Amino acid sequence: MFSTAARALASRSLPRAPSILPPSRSMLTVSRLSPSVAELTLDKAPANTLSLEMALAFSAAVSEIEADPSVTALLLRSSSTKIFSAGLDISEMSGPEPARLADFWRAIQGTYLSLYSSRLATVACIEGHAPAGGCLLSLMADYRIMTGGGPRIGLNETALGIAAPYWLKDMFVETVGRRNAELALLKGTLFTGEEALAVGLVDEVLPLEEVYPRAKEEVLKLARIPAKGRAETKRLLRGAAVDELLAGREADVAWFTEFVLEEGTQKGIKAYLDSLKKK
Ligand SMILES: CCCCCCCC/C=C/C=C/CC(=O)SCCNC(=O)CCNC(=O)[C@H](O)C(C)(C)COP(=O)(O)OP(=O)(O)OC[C@H]1O[C@@H](n2cnc3c(N)ncnc32)[C@H](O)[C@@H]1OP(=O)(O)O
Repeated sequence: MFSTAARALASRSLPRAPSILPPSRSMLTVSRLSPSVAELTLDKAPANTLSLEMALAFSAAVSEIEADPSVTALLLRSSSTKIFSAGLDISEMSGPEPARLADFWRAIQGTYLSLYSSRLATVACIEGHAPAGGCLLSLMADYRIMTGGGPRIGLNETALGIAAPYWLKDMFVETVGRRNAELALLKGTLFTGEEALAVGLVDEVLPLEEVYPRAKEEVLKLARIPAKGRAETKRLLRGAAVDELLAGREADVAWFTEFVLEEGTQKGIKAYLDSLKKK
């Protein structure tokens, strides 16, 4: 677990405006795989996109799971075997109301701060597609297991005419290495499971029917690693990145909102959203 001060700062910066709906749990389910292992299932049809409400619900669920000292590990999965998460809800960025857009980005930052800095051992069970923000969710976990063959994973922001924020880019670079990250980010590459394994973006690739059983096996194994040593090791590995975002959180919100509100970006976002709907 990261410093109390850092956590307090993180939660104080989350949206509190009365216009924001309270986190809805209908988009997520939390269950237990064992007394010490929780399972968090994304359950927002059709594509588990990260809207403002979904992002708030996600962080709240992670915080609630963490607050139970008997829980030492978390499995993250989707209720759909076709889509893990299609990433940010693009409609949040199309013709947005500026205050909501800023709250949306704070909530997206909050998903990162909650899971990447979690004291829990975390495994992502990626049975379906995980583009952009879907890849972000999985990168925040400690271990990733993905289906081979069909589904794609990666950061395709460049192909959409936008850029991944620095904290997401940094997590990607840390995971796949500088050169692999440059090649993938500049092209907006979406990898198959096998390609993702080759660059180190995921840790295992299996046929669909074996992904969830194996993810359960792994998370139950990780849950047995002494919790204190693991939490401190994670803090040593990730603390600087988390602290950097905490210190520059509002500057990052300003960067995001300015870029998204630009006329050219708006045209691109609208065209992309229309193309998704026409598919
Ligand atoms: C100087 C530079 C500054 C830069 C600052 C800008 C910073 C911006 C940073 C942002 C980072 C952004 C990261 C993101 O996450 S952006 C979102 C990227 N996501 C995608 O590109 C994925 C889009 N979706 C798909 O490719 C497919 O849906 C797929 C996941 C492959 C699944 O395909 P399929 O099974 O065929 O399902 P459908 O395409 O039919 O989708 C079902 C319905 O869901 C809607 N949908 C899908 N994805 C999204 C989305 N991301 N947002 C909103 N809605 C989405 C889709 O339209 C379908 O809806 P409907 O049933 O009504 O037709």
